[in-house]
Amino acid sequence: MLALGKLLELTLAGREPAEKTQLTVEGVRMRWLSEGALEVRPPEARDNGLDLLLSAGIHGNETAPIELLDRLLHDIARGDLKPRARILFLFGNPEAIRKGERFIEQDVNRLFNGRHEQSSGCEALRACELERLAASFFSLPGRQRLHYDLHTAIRGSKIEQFALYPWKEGRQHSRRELARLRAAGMEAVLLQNKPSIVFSSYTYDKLGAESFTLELGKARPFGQNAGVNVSLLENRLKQIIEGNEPEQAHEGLDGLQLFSVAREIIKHSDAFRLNLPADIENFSELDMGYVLAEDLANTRWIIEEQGARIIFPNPKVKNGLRAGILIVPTTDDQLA
Ligand SMILES: O=C(O)CCC(=O)N[C@@H](CCC(=O)O)C(=O)O
Ligand SMILES: [Zn+2]
Repeated sequence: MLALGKLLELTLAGREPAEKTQLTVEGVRMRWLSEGALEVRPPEARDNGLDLLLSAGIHGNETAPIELLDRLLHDIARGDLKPRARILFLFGNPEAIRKGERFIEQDVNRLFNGRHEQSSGCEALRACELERLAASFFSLPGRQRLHYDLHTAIRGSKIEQFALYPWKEGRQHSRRELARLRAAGMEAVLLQNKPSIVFSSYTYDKLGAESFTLELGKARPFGQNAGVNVSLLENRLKQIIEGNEPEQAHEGLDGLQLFSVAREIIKHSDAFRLNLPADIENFSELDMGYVLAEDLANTRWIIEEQGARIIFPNPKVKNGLRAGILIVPTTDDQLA
């Protein structure tokens, strides 16, 4: 296998490769761009015009998605997977991956869309670099742009695999992309309805990609991901990479559950209290009238929405950040 196929090994060791560019026997060019960043380019005659950004390890302890990208890269470097798409592989937070931590000083996935400019430290620098790498990758005109930012969650979930679809004023969510996600094993999609500071929102809003955060199961250390079944996603990614994806009907979305954001729960102070058991699962339903959270100055978050559920509850986030998302079921009426 070509040495550049071992991007994960290089990243874990904090090493730069001696050779920055390598060609497979099929003429696929692999180019190391920076720590945890590698571009794959098919020969011109085979290029089908898709630019695919695959990122993982934005949170360093979410290893199943990192292992998935590692397998795809190995397959490409061995010549077993023959790309027709141009691909950018990114391991988001190398220092946190080496330490097996969600982040070192601050969450990289709260530093996009300009937020890194108001901050400092290794994660702010990395968010800036990731924006630059993504912007440069998605700068070629006339090509399709697709970004999957792969994650696993802190807690268990009543719906194991789901996507978050960013929002931009005047842009409609795509039914075709949702059908593609369904075929990739996603059981639900959260349709966002306001701007955000996560990586997928940056590539959606600023770079015109179809972009998604994908949640694939529960976060575990390297080598302990047998419980995270990514086989449907892995198959679909291989088909997207090789340009032989079966065209799927996208009228009914095949049971894909759709949700929208009712409210984001923001932690404003150290007095913030979240009234949920520590082991509550994502997508747990909350009864009307339930006092979900309390904060300074008698602020109370009371459930007023029929069918409300909670995802990503986390009272330990820094003040000013999202400590959970209240979601409600929605329909497919607004899809393009
Ligand atoms: O389990 C959790 O609480 C967080 C899992 C995770 O890292 N999720 C992403 C979602 C990004 C998005 O909103 O699109 C995150 O919180 O950064
Ligand atoms: Zn994550």
